[in-house]
Amino acid sequence: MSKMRIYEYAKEHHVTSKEVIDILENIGFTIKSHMSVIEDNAINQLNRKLNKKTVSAGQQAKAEPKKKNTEGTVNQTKTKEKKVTHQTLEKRDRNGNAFKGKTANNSVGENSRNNSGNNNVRSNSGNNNVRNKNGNSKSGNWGNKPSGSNDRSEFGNNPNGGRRKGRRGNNQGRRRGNFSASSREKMEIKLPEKITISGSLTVGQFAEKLGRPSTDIIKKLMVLGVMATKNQDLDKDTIELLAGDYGVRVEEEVIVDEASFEDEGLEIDEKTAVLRPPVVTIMGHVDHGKTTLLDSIRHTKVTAGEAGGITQHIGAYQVVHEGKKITFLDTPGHAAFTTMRARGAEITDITVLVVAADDGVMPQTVEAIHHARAAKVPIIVAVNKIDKPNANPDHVMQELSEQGLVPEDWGGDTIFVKISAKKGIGIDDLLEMILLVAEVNEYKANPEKPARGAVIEAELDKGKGPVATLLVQNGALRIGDAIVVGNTFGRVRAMVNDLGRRVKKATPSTPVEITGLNNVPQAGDQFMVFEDEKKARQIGETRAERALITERKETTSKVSLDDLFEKIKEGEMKEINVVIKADVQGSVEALSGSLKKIDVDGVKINIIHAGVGGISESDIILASASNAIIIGFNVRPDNHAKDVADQEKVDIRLYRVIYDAIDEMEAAMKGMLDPEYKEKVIGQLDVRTTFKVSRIGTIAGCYVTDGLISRDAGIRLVRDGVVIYEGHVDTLKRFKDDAKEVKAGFECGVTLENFNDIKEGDTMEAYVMEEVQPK
Ligand SMILES: Nc1nc2c(ncn2[C@@H]2O[C@H](COP(=O)(O)OP(=O)(O)OP(=O)(O)O)[C@@H](O)[C@H]2O)c(=O)[nH]1
Repeated sequence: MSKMRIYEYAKEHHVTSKEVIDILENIGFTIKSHMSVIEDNAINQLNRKLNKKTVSAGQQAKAEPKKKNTEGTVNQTKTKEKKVTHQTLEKRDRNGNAFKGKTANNSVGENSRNNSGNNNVRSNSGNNNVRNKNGNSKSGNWGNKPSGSNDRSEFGNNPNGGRRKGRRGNNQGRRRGNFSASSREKMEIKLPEKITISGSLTVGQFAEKLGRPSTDIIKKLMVLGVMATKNQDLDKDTIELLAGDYGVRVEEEVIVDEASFEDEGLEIDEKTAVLRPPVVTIMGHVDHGKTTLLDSIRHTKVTAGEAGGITQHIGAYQVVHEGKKITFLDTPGHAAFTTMRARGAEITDITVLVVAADDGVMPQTVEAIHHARAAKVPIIVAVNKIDKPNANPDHVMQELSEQGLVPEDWGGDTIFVKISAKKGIGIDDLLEMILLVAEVNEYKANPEKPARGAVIEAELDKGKGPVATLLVQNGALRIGDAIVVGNTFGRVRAMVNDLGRRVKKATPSTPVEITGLNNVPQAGDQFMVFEDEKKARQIGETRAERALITERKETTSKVSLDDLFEKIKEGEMKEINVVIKADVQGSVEALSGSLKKIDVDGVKINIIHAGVGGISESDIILASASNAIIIGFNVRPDNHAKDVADQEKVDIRLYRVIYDAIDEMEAAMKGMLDPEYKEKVIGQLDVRTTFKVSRIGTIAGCYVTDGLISRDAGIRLVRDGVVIYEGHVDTLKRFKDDAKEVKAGFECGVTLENFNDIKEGDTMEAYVMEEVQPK
């Protein structure tokens, strides 16, 4: 009996795994993935089918569009047609009440005398608003307000009330009689076939579009019981009603805000889409071999294939394996990956998770899994360093299974490849698996479109000016293209690929370094090509202005515990994303478990990452990308993480008692958080030495690195990111004298209340509790 995996069979028979899966599923087999093992029976049936069926039939099945077709466009406007018939207008009396044919005059007479606010309107009436000059929309129905109303802009109601109304009512019959005759007359003068509007128009503007005097429109409105002036606003429905009477179509102009091109998505058009190379990011724990793997792939593939080609570092590179390209982001690590995501760029298709076989799953391995999962990117595991004598790949598989990454051999659906990045073992297998995942997921793009994509890296080069490495995600980028990149703009002056060669065109998934921008964009910024430089400049400038305004306005765009309840109330939040960091695994579990149990109406806590250790930059960036709150239990953010949290406006909540964390979270979710006092860190100190004095205890010889320390300050003693003590200053001295406070740049001696276990290398955080001013 022979056995083989689907992808092996596919390779042998020169068809794609997907085609094989399709055939087998059609026959009635249940197939899990391209890694599934097939046996004689399936193989025989496949052989038969493939002999009968041509490969192209298989491809046809593959070509079935999966996604909805969407027409990509860079046009400024799209039009939506809506026609209002003449009938609509004739079926209305001045009160907006529906009537028919001959009864019209009677109805008008009736209603003009008895303008009683009859709301018996059949259709559309709720929409027939007319706006006053200020754009305020008034009552829904024409003339439906009681006659006593003094609202001037209300159709049919004026300050003179019933008297004038009566008169107008009487005229109405006459006018209506004339109306159709004059209307017919007017029809003979050439009217436009259609007019386009965006929002409302004044009577004057509307008349101009129709090529009619404003008085005609005013008269028409009067016939309908509406006293309007030339400058009065007509809303869309009213315009349609009136235009319909002239037999003119109304098209609504939808203004697409080109300056927010990110909002439009990438718009892949299935009709013209072609497969593009997958974009791969390598992640894993420190020293597990990410850089070695990236180098190994580059050297075996790039330099070997491109004789003499010198790879240069542009932040990404492409390799060719079995005739197919793969793009690797050359910036290993989660921070790079998540920074991109935090800035809205989703460029990674596949994550390769490197785990050293001699070390196993480590905290950053778990973190990487969470990052990839949060971005919904498939993971391929590369078990590295298998050349080492103490390598234990099975142990890695076991540990990763516990994290939900179960190898296919064990019945799961995660691909594991055993490699040695250093010795170049298993690299081809890894590339093959990447191509397989790509094949199954069919990553596509439309190379004929103007380019869209994201910035991988950018810097200011002394000679060349701003230089940016861009990854083309859709369309093709060409020399000379007018481009907006983040809040910068320009024309693509020169374009260099990862081999340092000048290129004229970059197709989807290709990384290129470009020059020609007016400023340096940021990694993760998105770019788009526009029709000309003038347009690009205008859009780039608008974006830069908007960015400045938002930056100024933005105080807390991210979720914070303080405004959590408001967001829940406004329906913005149903799930609260939380990152938990704690000193020991037990606390992580206890906190996760308790937080999950908090039961507040319809709101759920979603723990996107939980781990042991201090709060790092990577945690902050993950929280920022996922709009999460960070909860730290007995841990602190390091200085850099603090800065990033400030920049990214991520709310970090630190606790020493689990119940406090749970209570505060629950209170925030219920809107009962008491924000009266907030901690303010006032200074940082390094413990440089310690003295043990029998009477006094341990005196810490400290250096104030930031801010100041005061005698009445609260103190947190931190060792390796973990809070060891929290309490108060007992004594604070400068040399031999007591000091009230000691500022940054000075040394001091500190003792802590009831605590002596101070060690050289510890840090102290001084804080005070400040009253929060109610907003
Ligand atoms: N024996 C052996 N050593 C390896 C292998 N891959 C990487 N190493 C070694 O492991 C060490 C760390 O490798 P790096 O590639 O720098 O690891 P990294 O994950 O990029 O590390 P960071 O950049 O610090 O996160 C280096 O000394 C490599 O030579 C391997 O397959 N076998």
